[in-house]
Amino acid sequence: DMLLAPCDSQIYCTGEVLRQVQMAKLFDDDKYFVDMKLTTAPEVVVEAFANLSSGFPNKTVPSSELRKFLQTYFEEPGKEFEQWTPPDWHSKPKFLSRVSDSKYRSWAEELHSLWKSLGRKIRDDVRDHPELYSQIYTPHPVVVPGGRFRELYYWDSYWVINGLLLSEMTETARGMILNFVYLVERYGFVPNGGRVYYERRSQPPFLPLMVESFYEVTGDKDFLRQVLPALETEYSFWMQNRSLAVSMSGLTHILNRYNVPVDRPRPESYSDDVELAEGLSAEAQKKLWIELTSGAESGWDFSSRWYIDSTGRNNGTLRDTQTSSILPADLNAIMCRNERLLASFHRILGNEEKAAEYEKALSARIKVVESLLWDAERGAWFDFSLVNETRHTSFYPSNLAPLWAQCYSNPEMANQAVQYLTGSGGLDYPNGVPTSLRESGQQWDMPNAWPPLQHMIIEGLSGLNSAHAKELAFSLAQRWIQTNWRAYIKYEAMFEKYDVNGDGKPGGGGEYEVQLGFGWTNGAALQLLNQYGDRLSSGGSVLSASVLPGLVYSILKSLF
Ligand SMILES: OC[C@H]1O[C@H](O[C@H]2O[C@H](CO)[C@@H](O)[C@H](O)[C@H]2O)[C@H](O)[C@@H](O)[C@@H]1O
Repeated sequence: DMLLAPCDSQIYCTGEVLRQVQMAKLFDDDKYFVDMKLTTAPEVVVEAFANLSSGFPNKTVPSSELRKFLQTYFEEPGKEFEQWTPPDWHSKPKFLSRVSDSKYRSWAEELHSLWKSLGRKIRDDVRDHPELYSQIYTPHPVVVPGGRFRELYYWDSYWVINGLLLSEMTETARGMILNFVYLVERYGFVPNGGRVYYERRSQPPFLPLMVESFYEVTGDKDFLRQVLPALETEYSFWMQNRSLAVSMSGLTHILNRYNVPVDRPRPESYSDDVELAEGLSAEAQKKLWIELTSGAESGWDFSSRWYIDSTGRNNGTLRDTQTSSILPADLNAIMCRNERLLASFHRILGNEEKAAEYEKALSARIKVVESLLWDAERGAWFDFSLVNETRHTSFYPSNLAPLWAQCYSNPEMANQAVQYLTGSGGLDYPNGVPTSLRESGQQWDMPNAWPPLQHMIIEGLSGLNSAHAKELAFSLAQRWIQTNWRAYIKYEAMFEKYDVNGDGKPGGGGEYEVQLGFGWTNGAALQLLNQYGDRLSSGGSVLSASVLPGLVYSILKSLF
Protein backbone atom coordinates (compact mmCIF):
# COMPACT_ATOMS: atom_id res chain seq x y z
CA ASP A 1 0.00 0.00 0.00
CA MET A 2 1.13 3.50 -0.77
CA LEU A 3 1.25 5.48 2.43
CA LEU A 4 -0.22 8.92 2.49
CA ALA A 5 -0.61 12.09 4.48
CA PRO A 6 -4.03 12.64 6.10
CA CYS A 7 -4.84 14.98 3.17
CA ASP A 8 -2.95 17.09 0.63
CA SER A 9 -3.41 20.47 2.30
CA GLN A 10 -0.07 22.09 3.17
CA ILE A 11 -1.78 23.92 5.98
CA TYR A 12 -4.18 21.46 7.59
CA CYS A 13 -2.47 18.10 7.01
CA THR A 14 1.24 18.46 6.28
CA GLY A 15 4.08 20.96 6.51
CA GLU A 16 5.84 23.30 8.90
CA VAL A 17 2.98 25.64 9.78
CA LEU A 18 0.99 22.69 11.16
CA ARG A 19 3.99 21.17 12.93
CA GLN A 20 5.22 24.34 14.58
CA VAL A 21 1.81 25.67 15.60
CA GLN A 22 0.70 22.34 17.08
CA MET A 23 3.98 21.60 18.85
CA ALA A 24 3.92 25.09 20.43
CA LYS A 25 0.56 24.15 22.01
CA LEU A 26 -0.96 27.57 21.59
CA PHE A 27 -4.44 26.19 22.29
CA ASP A 28 -5.79 23.69 24.83
CA ASP A 29 -7.00 21.43 22.05
CA ASP A 30 -5.06 20.76 18.84
CA LYS A 31 -8.34 20.60 16.96
CA TYR A 32 -8.75 24.35 17.38
CA PHE A 33 -5.96 25.31 14.98
CA VAL A 34 -6.94 22.91 12.19
CA ASP A 35 -10.50 24.27 12.32
CA MET A 36 -9.37 27.87 11.68
CA LYS A 37 -10.11 29.58 8.39
CA LEU A 38 -7.37 31.07 6.20
CA THR A 39 -7.53 34.75 5.31
CA THR A 40 -5.59 34.25 2.09
CA ALA A 41 -4.46 31.51 -0.32
CA PRO A 42 -2.56 28.62 1.29
CA GLU A 43 0.49 29.09 -0.99
CA VAL A 44 0.81 32.66 0.23
CA VAL A 45 0.62 31.52 3.84
CA VAL A 46 3.19 28.77 3.33
CA GLU A 47 5.58 31.23 1.72
CA ALA A 48 5.06 33.86 4.40
CA PHE A 49 5.84 31.23 7.01
CA ALA A 50 8.99 30.15 5.20
CA ASN A 51 10.15 33.78 5.16
CA LEU A 52 9.29 34.30 8.80
CA SER A 53 10.97 31.12 10.02
CA SER A 54 14.17 31.71 8.05
CA GLY A 55 14.95 34.56 10.47
CA PHE A 56 15.08 32.28 13.54
CA PRO A 57 17.60 29.69 14.75
CA ASN A 58 16.70 26.20 13.45
CA LYS A 59 13.88 27.93 11.58
CA THR A 60 11.85 27.59 14.76
CA VAL A 61 9.39 30.44 15.23
CA PRO A 62 8.86 31.46 18.89
CA SER A 63 5.33 31.24 20.32
CA SER A 64 4.76 34.99 20.45
CA GLU A 65 5.60 35.28 16.74
CA LEU A 66 3.44 32.26 15.93
CA ARG A 67 0.50 33.99 17.60
CA LYS A 68 1.03 37.12 15.51
CA PHE A 69 1.29 35.00 12.40
CA LEU A 70 -2.04 33.33 13.21
CA GLN A 71 -3.64 36.74 13.76
CA THR A 72 -2.67 37.79 10.26
CA TYR A 73 -3.41 34.66 8.32
CA PHE A 74 -6.17 32.86 10.21
CA GLU A 75 -9.65 33.45 11.62
CA GLU A 76 -11.41 31.77 14.55
CA PRO A 77 -13.15 28.43 13.89
CA GLY A 78 -16.87 28.59 13.17
CA LYS A 79 -16.68 31.09 10.28
CA GLU A 80 -17.84 28.47 7.83
CA PHE A 81 -21.45 28.33 9.03
CA GLU A 82 -24.44 30.57 8.61
CA GLN A 83 -27.42 30.80 10.97
CA TRP A 84 -29.84 27.96 10.17
CA THR A 85 -32.96 26.68 11.86
CA PRO A 86 -34.28 23.41 10.43
CA PRO A 87 -37.42 24.45 8.49
CA ASP A 88 -39.07 21.08 9.15
CA TRP A 89 -38.88 21.46 12.94
CA HIS A 90 -42.28 21.73 14.59
CA SER A 91 -43.19 21.71 18.23
CA LYS A 92 -45.35 18.64 18.78
CA PRO A 93 -44.10 15.47 17.09
CA LYS A 94 -46.40 12.53 17.82
CA PHE A 95 -43.92 10.37 19.68
CA LEU A 96 -44.06 12.77 22.65
CA SER A 97 -47.54 11.53 23.50
CA ARG A 98 -46.13 8.03 23.93
CA VAL A 99 -44.02 9.15 26.90
CA SER A 100 -46.22 8.73 29.96
CA ASP A 101 -43.93 9.99 32.75
CA SER A 102 -44.63 13.73 32.67
CA LYS A 103 -41.08 14.73 33.64
CA TYR A 104 -39.67 12.58 30.87
CA ARG A 105 -42.22 13.99 28.44
CA SER A 106 -41.12 17.59 29.01
CA TRP A 107 -37.50 16.50 28.86
CA ALA A 108 -38.14 14.70 25.56
CA GLU A 109 -39.62 17.96 24.31
CA GLU A 110 -36.44 19.79 25.30
CA LEU A 111 -34.31 17.16 23.56
CA HIS A 112 -36.46 17.58 20.49
CA SER A 113 -35.79 21.36 20.69
CA LEU A 114 -32.05 20.80 20.79
CA TRP A 115 -32.05 19.94 17.07
CA LYS A 116 -32.49 23.66 16.47
CA SER A 117 -29.21 24.48 18.16
CA LEU A 118 -27.23 21.62 16.59
CA GLY A 119 -28.23 22.33 12.98
CA ARG A 120 -25.62 23.97 10.72
CA LYS A 121 -25.63 25.27 7.17
CA ILE A 122 -22.28 25.57 5.44
CA ARG A 123 -21.68 28.90 3.70
CA ASP A 124 -21.42 29.02 -0.09
CA ASP A 125 -17.95 30.51 0.36
CA VAL A 126 -16.74 27.04 1.49
CA ARG A 127 -17.93 25.63 -1.84
CA ASP A 128 -16.41 28.52 -3.81
CA HIS A 129 -13.11 28.75 -1.89
CA PRO A 130 -12.49 25.31 -0.41
CA GLU A 131 -8.75 26.03 -0.15
CA LEU A 132 -9.42 28.53 2.65
CA TYR A 133 -11.16 26.04 4.91
CA SER A 134 -10.61 22.64 6.49
CA GLN A 135 -14.39 22.21 6.45
CA ILE A 136 -15.55 19.93 3.62
CA TYR A 137 -18.47 21.42 1.75
CA THR A 138 -21.67 19.39 1.69
CA PRO A 139 -24.76 20.60 -0.18
CA HIS A 140 -27.33 20.04 2.60
CA PRO A 141 -27.44 21.29 6.18
CA VAL A 142 -26.12 18.98 8.88
CA VAL A 143 -26.80 18.24 12.52
CA VAL A 144 -23.47 18.16 14.34
CA PRO A 145 -22.60 16.31 17.58
CA GLY A 146 -21.77 19.56 19.43
CA GLY A 147 -18.92 21.15 21.39
CA ARG A 148 -15.54 20.73 19.67
CA PHE A 149 -17.26 18.55 17.08
CA ARG A 150 -18.30 21.39 14.80
CA GLU A 151 -18.79 19.28 11.71
CA LEU A 152 -20.68 16.20 10.62
CA TYR A 153 -19.52 12.81 11.90
CA TYR A 154 -20.21 9.59 10.07
CA TRP A 155 -21.45 7.00 12.56
CA ASP A 156 -22.87 9.58 15.01
CA SER A 157 -25.27 10.56 12.24
CA TYR A 158 -27.06 7.19 12.37
CA TRP A 159 -28.42 7.97 15.85
CA VAL A 160 -28.97 11.60 14.95
CA ILE A 161 -31.04 10.58 11.91
CA ASN A 162 -33.06 8.08 13.95
CA GLY A 163 -33.84 10.90 16.39
CA LEU A 164 -34.68 13.35 13.58
CA LEU A 165 -37.10 10.84 12.09
CA LEU A 166 -38.92 10.56 15.43
CA SER A 167 -38.93 14.35 15.53
CA GLU A 168 -40.67 14.21 12.12
CA MET A 169 -37.80 16.11 10.52
CA THR A 170 -37.77 13.94 7.43
CA GLU A 171 -36.30 16.59 5.14
CA THR A 172 -33.34 17.26 7.43
CA ALA A 173 -32.74 13.51 7.66
CA ARG A 174 -32.97 13.16 3.86
CA GLY A 175 -30.44 15.98 3.42
CA MET A 176 -28.00 14.34 5.82
CA ILE A 177 -28.18 11.05 3.92
CA LEU A 178 -27.74 12.89 0.60
CA ASN A 179 -24.63 14.58 2.04
CA PHE A 180 -23.15 11.15 2.67
CA VAL A 181 -24.08 10.07 -0.85
CA TYR A 182 -22.33 13.21 -2.13
CA LEU A 183 -19.24 12.32 -0.08
CA VAL A 184 -19.22 8.74 -1.45
CA GLU A 185 -19.44 10.13 -4.98
CA ARG A 186 -16.50 12.40 -4.25
CA TYR A 187 -14.21 10.13 -2.20
CA GLY A 188 -15.45 6.61 -2.91
CA PHE A 189 -16.34 6.17 0.77
CA VAL A 190 -17.66 8.23 3.67
CA PRO A 191 -14.90 10.12 5.52
CA ASN A 192 -14.73 10.05 9.34
CA GLY A 193 -16.13 13.57 9.49
CA GLY A 194 -16.60 16.80 7.55
CA ARG A 195 -13.00 18.06 7.60
CA VAL A 196 -10.18 17.57 5.12
CA TYR A 197 -8.00 16.09 7.85
CA TYR A 198 -10.54 13.24 8.13
CA GLU A 199 -10.72 12.57 4.39
CA ARG A 200 -8.54 9.45 4.20
CA ARG A 201 -10.19 7.44 6.92
CA SER A 202 -13.77 6.36 7.44
CA GLN A 203 -15.82 5.34 10.48
CA PRO A 204 -18.14 2.38 11.18
CA PRO A 205 -20.18 2.04 7.95
CA PHE A 206 -23.72 2.96 8.97
CA LEU A 207 -24.93 4.58 5.73
CA PRO A 208 -27.12 1.62 4.63
CA LEU A 209 -28.72 1.59 8.10
CA MET A 210 -29.51 5.30 7.80
CA VAL A 211 -31.23 4.56 4.51
CA GLU A 212 -33.12 1.68 6.14
CA SER A 213 -34.42 4.00 8.90
CA PHE A 214 -35.43 6.60 6.33
CA TYR A 215 -37.18 4.07 4.12
CA GLU A 216 -39.08 2.56 7.06
CA VAL A 217 -40.57 5.96 7.80
CA THR A 218 -41.16 7.25 4.26
CA GLY A 219 -41.52 4.15 2.06
CA ASP A 220 -39.83 6.28 -0.61
CA LYS A 221 -38.69 3.88 -3.36
CA ASP A 222 -37.40 6.64 -5.61
CA PHE A 223 -35.06 7.66 -2.83
CA LEU A 224 -33.83 4.06 -2.53
CA ARG A 225 -33.19 3.97 -6.26
CA GLN A 226 -31.35 7.29 -6.08
CA VAL A 227 -28.98 6.31 -3.27
CA LEU A 228 -28.39 2.61 -3.92
CA PRO A 229 -25.43 3.10 -6.33
CA ALA A 230 -23.56 5.05 -3.63
CA LEU A 231 -24.28 2.33 -1.07
CA GLU A 232 -22.75 -0.20 -3.44
CA THR A 233 -19.71 1.99 -4.07
CA GLU A 234 -19.17 2.26 -0.34
CA TYR A 235 -19.60 -1.49 0.12
CA SER A 236 -16.94 -2.15 -2.55
CA PHE A 237 -14.62 0.28 -0.83
CA TRP A 238 -14.79 -1.74 2.39
CA MET A 239 -14.41 -5.05 0.56
CA GLN A 240 -11.47 -3.85 -1.53
CA ASN A 241 -9.58 -1.68 0.93
CA ARG A 242 -10.61 -2.86 4.38
CA SER A 243 -10.77 -6.62 4.10
CA LEU A 244 -8.41 -9.46 4.70
CA ALA A 245 -8.29 -13.13 3.74
CA VAL A 246 -7.29 -15.44 6.57
CA SER A 247 -6.33 -19.02 5.74
CA MET A 248 -7.15 -21.47 8.45
CA SER A 249 -7.59 -25.23 8.36
CA GLY A 250 -7.34 -25.21 4.60
CA LEU A 251 -10.11 -22.64 4.18
CA THR A 252 -9.93 -18.98 3.22
CA HIS A 253 -12.02 -16.60 5.30
CA ILE A 254 -12.61 -13.01 4.27
CA LEU A 255 -13.46 -10.48 6.95
CA ASN A 256 -13.22 -6.71 7.34
CA ARG A 257 -10.95 -4.61 9.51
CA TYR A 258 -10.10 -0.96 10.18
CA ASN A 259 -6.87 -0.13 8.41
CA VAL A 260 -5.89 3.35 7.23
CA PRO A 261 -2.84 3.91 5.02
CA VAL A 262 -1.90 7.20 6.70
CA ASP A 263 1.41 7.23 8.57
CA ARG A 264 1.50 10.73 10.10
CA PRO A 265 0.24 12.30 13.32
CA ARG A 266 -3.49 13.06 13.20
CA PRO A 267 -3.63 16.82 12.50
CA GLU A 268 -6.42 17.37 15.07
CA SER A 269 -4.39 15.62 17.80
CA TYR A 270 -0.96 16.35 16.39
CA SER A 271 1.06 16.96 19.53
CA ASP A 272 -0.50 13.97 21.34
CA ASP A 273 0.50 11.70 18.48
CA VAL A 274 4.01 13.12 18.26
CA GLU A 275 4.57 12.79 22.01
CA LEU A 276 3.23 9.25 22.13
CA ALA A 277 5.68 8.24 19.42
CA GLU A 278 8.71 9.87 21.08
CA GLY A 279 11.72 7.61 21.39
CA LEU A 280 10.53 5.13 18.77
CA SER A 281 12.44 4.46 15.55
CA ALA A 282 11.16 6.30 12.49
CA GLU A 283 9.63 3.09 11.21
CA ALA A 284 7.92 2.27 14.51
CA GLN A 285 6.55 5.82 14.67
CA LYS A 286 4.93 5.46 11.27
CA LYS A 287 3.47 2.12 12.26
CA LEU A 288 2.03 3.64 15.45
CA TRP A 289 0.45 6.52 13.50
CA ILE A 290 -1.15 4.06 11.07
CA GLU A 291 -2.60 2.17 14.03
CA LEU A 292 -3.83 5.31 15.81
CA THR A 293 -5.48 6.57 12.63
CA SER A 294 -7.05 3.14 12.19
CA GLY A 295 -8.25 3.35 15.81
CA ALA A 296 -9.94 6.64 14.92
CA GLU A 297 -11.55 4.88 11.95
CA SER A 298 -13.07 2.32 14.32
CA GLY A 299 -14.94 5.05 16.18
CA TRP A 300 -13.38 3.64 19.39
CA ASP A 301 -10.53 6.10 19.72
CA PHE A 302 -8.97 5.01 21.89
CA SER A 303 -9.45 1.76 23.73
CA SER A 304 -7.62 -1.10 25.36
CA ARG A 305 -9.63 -3.16 22.90
CA TRP A 306 -6.98 -2.38 20.26
CA TYR A 307 -3.94 -3.11 22.45
CA ILE A 308 -1.72 -6.05 21.59
CA ASP A 309 1.48 -6.28 23.65
CA SER A 310 4.81 -7.80 22.59
CA THR A 311 3.69 -11.25 23.75
CA GLY A 312 0.64 -11.02 21.50
CA ARG A 313 -1.86 -10.54 24.32
CA ASN A 314 -4.73 -8.03 24.44
CA ASN A 315 -2.80 -5.95 26.93
CA GLY A 316 -0.49 -2.96 27.24
CA THR A 317 -0.85 0.78 26.79
CA LEU A 318 -1.86 3.23 24.09
CA ARG A 319 1.51 2.67 22.39
CA ASP A 320 0.51 -0.96 21.87
CA THR A 321 -2.45 0.00 19.72
CA GLN A 322 -2.61 -2.44 16.79
CA THR A 323 -6.03 -1.84 15.35
CA SER A 324 -5.24 -3.25 11.91
CA SER A 325 -4.22 -6.61 13.37
CA ILE A 326 -7.72 -7.19 14.69
CA LEU A 327 -10.78 -8.46 12.83
CA PRO A 328 -13.47 -6.66 14.86
CA ALA A 329 -16.74 -8.35 15.86
CA ASP A 330 -18.73 -5.11 15.51
CA LEU A 331 -17.41 -4.07 12.08
CA ASN A 332 -18.16 -7.50 10.68
CA ALA A 333 -21.61 -7.46 12.27
CA ILE A 334 -22.30 -4.11 10.62
CA MET A 335 -21.10 -5.51 7.28
CA CYS A 336 -23.46 -8.44 7.80
CA ARG A 337 -26.36 -6.06 8.30
CA ASN A 338 -25.26 -4.06 5.28
CA GLU A 339 -25.20 -7.14 3.07
CA ARG A 340 -28.70 -8.07 4.20
CA LEU A 341 -29.88 -4.49 3.58
CA LEU A 342 -28.31 -4.25 0.12
CA ALA A 343 -30.05 -7.51 -0.79
CA SER A 344 -33.37 -6.26 0.51
CA PHE A 345 -33.10 -2.84 -1.20
CA HIS A 346 -32.36 -4.58 -4.52
CA ARG A 347 -35.29 -6.94 -3.98
CA ILE A 348 -37.63 -4.01 -3.28
CA LEU A 349 -36.51 -2.43 -6.55
CA GLY A 350 -36.96 -5.68 -8.47
CA ASN A 351 -33.25 -6.41 -9.06
CA GLU A 352 -33.41 -10.11 -8.25
CA GLU A 353 -29.94 -10.94 -9.51
CA LYS A 354 -28.25 -8.28 -7.43
CA ALA A 355 -30.31 -9.27 -4.42
CA ALA A 356 -29.10 -12.85 -4.80
CA GLU A 357 -25.48 -11.67 -5.02
CA TYR A 358 -25.67 -9.85 -1.68
CA GLU A 359 -27.52 -12.77 -0.12
CA LYS A 360 -24.65 -14.99 -1.14
CA ALA A 361 -22.18 -12.56 0.43
CA LEU A 362 -24.31 -12.56 3.56
CA SER A 363 -24.34 -16.33 3.95
CA ALA A 364 -20.60 -16.46 3.35
CA ARG A 365 -20.14 -13.76 6.00
CA ILE A 366 -22.28 -15.61 8.53
CA LYS A 367 -20.17 -18.74 8.03
CA VAL A 368 -16.92 -16.88 8.53
CA VAL A 369 -18.22 -15.01 11.57
CA GLU A 370 -19.22 -18.36 13.04
CA SER A 371 -15.92 -20.02 12.35
CA LEU A 372 -13.57 -17.19 13.36
CA LEU A 373 -15.43 -14.94 15.81
CA TRP A 374 -17.98 -17.18 17.53
CA ASP A 375 -16.76 -18.91 20.68
CA ALA A 376 -19.10 -21.79 21.45
CA GLU A 377 -17.68 -22.32 24.91
CA ARG A 378 -18.10 -18.74 26.06
CA GLY A 379 -21.26 -18.21 24.05
CA ALA A 380 -20.34 -14.93 22.37
CA TRP A 381 -18.43 -13.39 19.47
CA PHE A 382 -14.96 -11.97 20.00
CA ASP A 383 -12.46 -9.90 18.03
CA PHE A 384 -9.97 -12.08 16.18
CA SER A 385 -6.29 -11.21 16.51
CA LEU A 386 -4.14 -11.75 13.45
CA VAL A 387 -1.01 -11.61 15.60
CA ASN A 388 -1.48 -14.95 17.29
CA GLU A 389 -4.62 -16.10 15.50
CA THR A 390 -6.79 -16.24 18.59
CA ARG A 391 -9.85 -14.44 19.88
CA HIS A 392 -9.60 -11.69 22.47
CA THR A 393 -11.93 -12.85 25.21
CA SER A 394 -12.27 -9.72 27.39
CA PHE A 395 -15.69 -8.15 27.76
CA TYR A 396 -16.61 -5.40 25.29
CA PRO A 397 -20.18 -4.54 24.25
CA SER A 398 -18.98 -5.21 20.69
CA ASN A 399 -18.96 -8.92 21.62
CA LEU A 400 -22.74 -8.72 21.29
CA ALA A 401 -22.79 -6.86 17.95
CA PRO A 402 -23.51 -10.00 15.87
CA LEU A 403 -26.56 -10.54 18.10
CA TRP A 404 -27.77 -7.04 17.22
CA ALA A 405 -27.03 -7.64 13.52
CA GLN A 406 -28.62 -11.11 13.55
CA CYS A 407 -25.41 -12.38 12.05
CA TYR A 408 -25.80 -16.02 13.09
CA SER A 409 -27.51 -19.10 11.72
CA ASN A 410 -28.73 -20.84 14.84
CA PRO A 411 -31.13 -19.13 17.31
CA GLU A 412 -29.52 -21.13 20.11
CA MET A 413 -26.48 -18.86 19.70
CA ALA A 414 -28.61 -15.88 20.67
CA ASN A 415 -29.72 -17.60 23.89
CA GLN A 416 -26.14 -18.42 24.71
CA ALA A 417 -25.11 -14.81 24.05
CA VAL A 418 -27.74 -13.50 26.46
CA GLN A 419 -26.39 -15.89 29.06
CA TYR A 420 -22.85 -14.73 28.30
CA LEU A 421 -23.85 -11.10 28.78
CA THR A 422 -25.52 -11.89 32.09
CA GLY A 423 -22.36 -13.41 33.51
CA SER A 424 -19.90 -11.08 31.79
CA GLY A 425 -19.67 -8.40 34.46
CA GLY A 426 -20.94 -5.88 31.91
CA LEU A 427 -24.33 -5.66 33.64
CA ASP A 428 -23.04 -4.93 37.11
CA TYR A 429 -23.22 -1.14 36.88
CA PRO A 430 -26.15 1.09 37.77
CA ASN A 431 -25.71 3.64 34.97
CA GLY A 432 -25.22 1.63 31.80
CA VAL A 433 -23.05 -0.99 30.16
CA PRO A 434 -19.36 0.02 30.31
CA THR A 435 -17.19 -0.03 27.18
CA SER A 436 -14.82 -2.52 28.80
CA LEU A 437 -13.94 -3.69 32.29
CA ARG A 438 -10.47 -2.19 32.09
CA GLU A 439 -9.69 1.26 33.44
CA SER A 440 -7.06 2.34 30.93
CA GLY A 441 -7.64 6.09 31.11
CA GLN A 442 -8.81 5.98 27.49
CA GLN A 443 -12.31 7.15 26.69
CA TRP A 444 -13.55 3.92 25.08
CA ASP A 445 -12.94 1.92 28.27
CA MET A 446 -14.18 1.66 31.84
CA PRO A 447 -15.84 3.71 33.35
CA ASN A 448 -17.37 5.25 30.22
CA ALA A 449 -20.64 4.15 28.68
CA TRP A 450 -21.47 5.39 25.16
CA PRO A 451 -24.90 5.93 23.62
CA PRO A 452 -24.37 3.92 20.40
CA LEU A 453 -23.25 0.86 22.35
CA GLN A 454 -26.19 1.04 24.78
CA HIS A 455 -28.55 1.31 21.87
CA MET A 456 -27.05 -1.63 19.98
CA ILE A 457 -27.20 -3.93 23.02
CA ILE A 458 -30.75 -2.91 23.89
CA GLU A 459 -31.93 -3.29 20.29
CA GLY A 460 -30.25 -6.69 20.04
CA LEU A 461 -31.92 -7.98 23.19
CA SER A 462 -35.32 -6.47 22.53
CA GLY A 463 -35.45 -8.06 19.07
CA LEU A 464 -35.13 -11.59 20.47
CA ASN A 465 -38.06 -13.88 20.80
CA SER A 466 -37.56 -14.24 24.54
CA ALA A 467 -39.41 -12.54 27.36
CA HIS A 468 -36.28 -12.52 29.53
CA ALA A 469 -34.14 -10.89 26.89
CA LYS A 470 -36.85 -8.29 26.32
CA GLU A 471 -37.05 -7.57 30.05
CA LEU A 472 -33.29 -7.21 30.25
CA ALA A 473 -33.43 -4.78 27.32
CA PHE A 474 -36.00 -2.73 29.18
CA SER A 475 -33.97 -2.66 32.37
CA LEU A 476 -30.92 -1.43 30.46
CA ALA A 477 -33.03 1.25 28.79
CA GLN A 478 -34.35 2.30 32.19
CA ARG A 479 -30.82 2.60 33.62
CA TRP A 480 -29.51 4.52 30.64
CA ILE A 481 -32.39 6.96 30.46
CA GLN A 482 -32.12 7.60 34.19
CA THR A 483 -28.41 8.30 33.83
CA ASN A 484 -29.02 10.78 31.00
CA TRP A 485 -31.86 12.38 32.92
CA ARG A 486 -30.02 12.78 36.23
CA ALA A 487 -27.05 14.38 34.52
CA TYR A 488 -29.44 16.60 32.58
CA ILE A 489 -31.05 17.87 35.77
CA LYS A 490 -27.69 18.47 37.37
CA TYR A 491 -25.85 20.10 34.46
CA GLU A 492 -28.68 21.14 32.15
CA ALA A 493 -26.84 19.38 29.37
CA MET A 494 -26.57 16.18 27.38
CA PHE A 495 -23.10 14.60 27.16
CA GLU A 496 -21.31 12.51 24.56
CA LYS A 497 -20.69 9.73 27.11
CA TYR A 498 -21.46 8.94 30.77
CA ASP A 499 -19.75 7.32 33.73
CA VAL A 500 -21.21 3.93 34.73
CA ASN A 501 -20.69 4.83 38.37
CA GLY A 502 -22.06 7.79 40.29
CA ASP A 503 -25.37 9.53 40.02
CA GLY A 504 -25.78 10.98 36.54
CA LYS A 505 -22.14 11.70 35.87
CA PRO A 506 -20.58 12.59 32.51
CA GLY A 507 -17.73 10.40 31.26
CA GLY A 508 -14.10 11.44 30.99
CA GLY A 509 -10.59 10.33 30.07
CA GLY A 510 -8.93 10.32 26.67
CA GLU A 511 -7.38 13.21 24.84
CA TYR A 512 -10.06 15.92 25.08
CA GLU A 513 -12.63 17.22 27.64
CA VAL A 514 -16.05 15.60 27.65
CA GLN A 515 -18.32 17.43 25.18
CA LEU A 516 -21.90 18.69 25.48
CA GLY A 517 -24.65 18.78 22.89
CA PHE A 518 -24.90 16.01 21.99
CA GLY A 519 -26.06 14.48 18.71
CA TRP A 520 -26.02 10.73 19.21
CA THR A 521 -26.91 10.93 22.91
CA ASN A 522 -30.07 12.86 22.09
CA GLY A 523 -30.93 10.55 19.20
CA ALA A 524 -30.46 7.37 21.25
CA ALA A 525 -32.41 8.83 24.20
CA LEU A 526 -35.33 9.83 21.96
CA GLN A 527 -35.40 6.32 20.51
CA LEU A 528 -35.57 4.71 23.95
CA LEU A 529 -38.14 7.25 25.18
CA ASN A 530 -40.21 6.35 22.15
CA GLN A 531 -39.78 2.59 22.43
CA TYR A 532 -40.33 2.32 26.19
CA GLY A 533 -42.27 5.53 26.82
CA ASP A 534 -45.15 3.73 28.48
CA ARG A 535 -42.90 2.12 31.11
CA LEU A 536 -39.90 4.36 31.78
CA SER A 537 -40.01 6.31 35.00
CA SER A 538 -37.98 9.26 36.19
CA GLY A 539 -37.79 8.17 39.81
CA GLY A 540 -39.87 7.32 42.80
CA SER A 541 -39.74 3.76 41.55
CA VAL A 542 -39.62 1.00 44.15
CA LEU A 543 -36.36 -0.26 42.74
CA SER A 544 -33.50 2.16 43.05
CA ALA A 545 -30.96 2.13 40.27
CA SER A 546 -28.33 0.71 42.57
CA VAL A 547 -30.16 -2.47 43.52
CA LEU A 548 -31.54 -3.07 40.03
CA PRO A 549 -28.49 -4.66 38.41
CA GLY A 550 -28.04 -7.18 41.19
CA LEU A 551 -31.69 -8.02 41.07
CA VAL A 552 -31.75 -8.49 37.31
CA TYR A 553 -28.68 -10.65 37.63
CA SER A 554 -30.24 -12.94 40.20
CA ILE A 555 -33.53 -13.22 38.31
CA LEU A 556 -31.69 -14.16 35.15
CA LYS A 557 -29.40 -16.56 36.93
CA SER A 558 -32.39 -18.38 38.31
CA LEU A 559 -33.89 -18.66 34.83
CA PHE A 560 -30.96 -20.21 33.02
O1 LIG B 1 -10.26 14.39 17.95
C1 LIG B 1 -10.21 13.10 18.42
C2 LIG B 1 -11.19 12.19 17.74
O2 LIG B 1 -12.48 12.80 17.81
C3 LIG B 1 -13.51 12.09 17.17
O3 LIG B 1 -13.81 10.89 17.85
C4 LIG B 1 -14.71 10.95 18.91
O4 LIG B 1 -15.87 11.77 18.64
C5 LIG B 1 -16.62 11.41 17.49
C6 LIG B 1 -17.77 12.38 17.41
O5 LIG B 1 -18.68 12.22 18.47
C7 LIG B 1 -17.10 9.96 17.57
O6 LIG B 1 -17.63 9.59 16.31
C8 LIG B 1 -15.93 9.03 17.89
O7 LIG B 1 -16.43 7.73 18.14
C9 LIG B 1 -15.22 9.54 19.14
O8 LIG B 1 -14.16 8.68 19.51
C10 LIG B 1 -13.14 11.73 15.74
O9 LIG B 1 -14.14 10.93 15.14
C11 LIG B 1 -11.82 11.01 15.66
O10 LIG B 1 -11.50 10.67 14.36
C12 LIG B 1 -10.80 11.93 16.29
O11 LIG B 1 -9.54 11.32 16.22
